[in-house]
Amino acid sequence: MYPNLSLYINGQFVEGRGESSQEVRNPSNNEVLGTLPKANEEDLELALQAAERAFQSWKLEPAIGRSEILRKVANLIRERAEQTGRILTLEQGKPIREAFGEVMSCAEHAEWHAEECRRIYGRVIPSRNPDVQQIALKEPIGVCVAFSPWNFPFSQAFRKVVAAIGAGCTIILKGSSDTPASVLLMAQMFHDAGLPKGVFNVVSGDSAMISDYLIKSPVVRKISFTGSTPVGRGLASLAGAYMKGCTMELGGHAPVIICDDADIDKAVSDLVGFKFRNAGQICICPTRFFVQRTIYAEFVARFSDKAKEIKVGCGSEELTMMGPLAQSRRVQEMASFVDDACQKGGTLVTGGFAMPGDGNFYPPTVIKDVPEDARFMHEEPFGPIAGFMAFDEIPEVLERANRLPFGLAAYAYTSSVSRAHSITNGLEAGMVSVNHIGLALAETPFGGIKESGYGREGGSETFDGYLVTKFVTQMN
Ligand SMILES: NC(=O)C1=CN([C@@H]2O[C@H](COP(=O)(O)OP(=O)(O)OC[C@H]3O[C@@H](n4cnc5c(N)ncnc54)[C@H](OP(=O)(O)O)[C@@H]3O)[C@@H](O)[C@H]2O)C=CC1
Ligand SMILES: O=C(O)CCCCC(=O)O
Repeated sequence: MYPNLSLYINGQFVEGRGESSQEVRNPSNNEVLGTLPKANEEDLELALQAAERAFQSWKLEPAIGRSEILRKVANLIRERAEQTGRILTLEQGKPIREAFGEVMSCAEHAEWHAEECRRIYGRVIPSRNPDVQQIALKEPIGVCVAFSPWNFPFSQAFRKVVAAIGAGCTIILKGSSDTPASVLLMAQMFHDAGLPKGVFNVVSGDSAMISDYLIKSPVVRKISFTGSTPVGRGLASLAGAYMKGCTMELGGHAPVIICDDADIDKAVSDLVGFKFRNAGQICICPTRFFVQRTIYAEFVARFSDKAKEIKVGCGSEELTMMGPLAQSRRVQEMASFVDDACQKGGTLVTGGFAMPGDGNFYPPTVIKDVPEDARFMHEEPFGPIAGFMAFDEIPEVLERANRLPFGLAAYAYTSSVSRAHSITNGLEAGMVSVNHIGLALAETPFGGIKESGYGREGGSETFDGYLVTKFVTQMN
């Protein structure tokens, strides 16, 4: 059922002119699923020309027309969600239920953008002279280039595509080489919804070569990237050198503050579910768990007991609760985080070993009393490891939570309104969720501060990075 892999340029699914290709593997057993063509410079040039040509007409398409296409895509997503989810699971590994949920969430993103794009308003600015009219217009920025990751291969790419297309821009997307089918299935949906050729293009291959070529092209006006902070820093520097706008959704290392007055049952249930979703490969994944000392031992025990109940296995099997890691290199990374934390004084409570077999399986892992100098406490683990530390007072824990250069998501559990207030005010993060997990909805802004990046996807901010303001002053 895994589809043939191709590029999508100027409304056509094509093999590309590049001579090389790479294998795509199923992370549950490391068997080859397909062969991905690698675009060469000629392919990229064709994509650039297609996107530039298409921009000349798409920028004139009325909002109602853009909105209709996005609504049709929402319908196609719902119709095809099961098949799309199954393919996503094959290439990424996550349980089928999660893959289905990821795809279905994009129908909401399509509808949100379909609605919001009809509200891209300019404004009339009162002038100093009755014969002068002053208007600030919002116009699409131009040809955009997006690089999306493998952890949410459908939804992360989708957010960029709908923001660009809804704003009246055209886009060239490069999905991850590990999970290329998801973005091609998405391209097929836009194609079938009647999106004019060249508005949305997909290329694949060597990330460094493709990003370098596209960002330097004078045709491109805007870059959007989701991935690690080191890669994002490089792309943002290049974009800066060529004066291109950027949205950067980069790494996180989310702190969770659990106070002694929290509803512990709810906190354990929410946090175990969210920590091990997508095997922890989520930039907003709760990672550093700070628990108030009086409930620390009880909380760690209850969290670990629940984590042990998670059934790890192939994502395509119905009973699986957590799938494999997306690549074998992630398994080695997990082992290295755990060894380092334990050598420096942390205590392994559960998990902490690579599971036998051909897949990239690593179990839910809990380490307690993780010392501040452990690598885990500085680098984004991006996997199924939860690290626990005790704290005493709110000001102290806020300082510890804010210590890292990341500032993406943060979480807190408390039944005290005044503590919740101090915590939400004190946390340095782009998103804070208190007493539940409530991030990444179509209608809410998603994004970070500090080295976690800049720009927002979703919410009423979603088009900001894809529009420019043109000021017009006209005397009668
Ligand atoms: N949502 C997020 O915030 C994500 C964060 N990460 C972070 O990255 C770490 C390592 O993951 P790993 O995959 O090994 O990391 P990489 O940084 O090598 O790759 C992450 C993603 O970025 C793409 N990429 C890499 N280099 C470039 C480039 N020069 N230009 C454009 N795109 C590029 C990759 O595409 P390709 O696979 O085709 O090379 C991939 O989709 C994780 O531990 C995590 O911290 C990773 C994925 C998502
Ligand atoms: O890790 C990321 O890149 C984004 C996380 C989005 C989570 C979600 O869609 O629920």
